Amino acid sequence: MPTIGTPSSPHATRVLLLGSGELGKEVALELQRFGVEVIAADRYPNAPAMQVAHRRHVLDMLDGAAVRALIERERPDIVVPEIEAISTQTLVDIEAEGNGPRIIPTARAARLTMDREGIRRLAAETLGLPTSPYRFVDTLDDYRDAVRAVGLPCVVKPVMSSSGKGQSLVRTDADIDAAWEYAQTGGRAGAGRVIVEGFIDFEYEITLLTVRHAGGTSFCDPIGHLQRDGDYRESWQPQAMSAQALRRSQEVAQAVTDNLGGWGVFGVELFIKGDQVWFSEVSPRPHDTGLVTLASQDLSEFALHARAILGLPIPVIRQLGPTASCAMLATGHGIPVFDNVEGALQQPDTALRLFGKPRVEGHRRVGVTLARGSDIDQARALARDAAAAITIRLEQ
Ligand SMILES: Nc1ncnc2c1ncn2[C@@H]1O[C@H](COP(=O)(O)OP(=O)(O)OP(=O)(O)O)[C@@H](O)[C@H]1O
Ligand SMILES: NCC(=O)N[C@@H]1O[C@H](COP(=O)([O-])[O-])[C@@H](O)[C@H]1O
Ligand SMILES: [Mg+2]
Repeated sequence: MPTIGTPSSPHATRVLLLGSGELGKEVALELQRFGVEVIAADRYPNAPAMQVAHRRHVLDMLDGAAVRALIERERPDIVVPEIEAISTQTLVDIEAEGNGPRIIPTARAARLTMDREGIRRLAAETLGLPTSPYRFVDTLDDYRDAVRAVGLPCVVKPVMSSSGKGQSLVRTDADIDAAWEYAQTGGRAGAGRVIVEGFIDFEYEITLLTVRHAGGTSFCDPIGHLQRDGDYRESWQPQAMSAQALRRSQEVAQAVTDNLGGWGVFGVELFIKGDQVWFSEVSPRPHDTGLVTLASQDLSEFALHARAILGLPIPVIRQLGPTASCAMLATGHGIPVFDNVEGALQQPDTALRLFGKPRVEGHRRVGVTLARGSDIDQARALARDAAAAITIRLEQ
């Protein structure tokens, strides 16, 4: 294994990020702190992580030949998938060929989780974990049958999407065809297969950040979150839970992450009602709701990911008290410009990340506020107020 500490030298450890959004930017910063050589790639120029990397590349990450050519050119030691919309089959092939880079956490984990079908069948059918009822369909006719079989309300999603893109809640018959249409146009990889999921009437939902590292598996305190239109708006840590629900959540997370294997952070998404726990999905990488850990833990999920993938010890994760995050969304078309940033930082224990995304087309998350409080309600109010203080203009 090459050494860390001396980037851009023959002794450097080189890490290639496939995906360079806000989550990758924080991972890149943590790797930079260890003197790792960071190469950032994404589908568009000047993506957030590219702004803090040694080198950057723009490519269609769903194009297997392009991904392979990039890996052959850069010869990274480690490849870190940052988004699900990449040619994971190429990563599986490269891993199988041997002598290539280590894929985080494993090529199989990236492959299975890129596609809702892979991870859902693994969790429900192979591991026997409780999930919502579901059907996968490819045609409008099969889709209508699936909605009838699963029943209303149900949730419809493209198999490859994230942040709620292409996702609809179908409440009545009148919503059925529009949800199909949106799933065909709103995903991250064009038209195709769709999952129809029964609606789980949960009390609250959590992300259980689970870290597989050289010393074993560690859990962060549960993160509660609020989602709107399938996209996260607020998250907080810790989420209060019954001892039984927490134990069950950790068992589910352990089962899923043991199966996926490798080193790194996993965001295990769970629905909770009383002591009942349903598995929803898992990201084999830091999670957007885990942005709260930038203020709630001594080692954020990004610092944990960097340590884990480098094989470094994680002897303890210190929780710093009730903390919340509030996502800043921009809507419209243009270059985001932020007014009254100072208004967001008036209160003690409040922080801000502006991602540096170059443009907005439609809806896009462009920043996040963070706040610690005496309890979760106060932390959430502080984070919301901080986000509300900033005005985002979209300019040409
Ligand atoms: N079957 C379901 N029952 C109830 N709510 C659901 C169901 N599926 C999804 N949701 C709601 O929609 C949110 C987003 O769903 P999901 O996590 O599958 O989408 P996503 O696009 O993968 O989001 P992300 O990539 O941001 O995690 C969930 O966190 C939950 O609030
Ligand atoms: N829920 C998944 C998630 O939060 N992913 C994060 O959003 C970026 C894409 O943002 P964009 O769509 O604005 O380019 C991804 O690159 C990743 O950082
Ligand atoms: Mg999700």
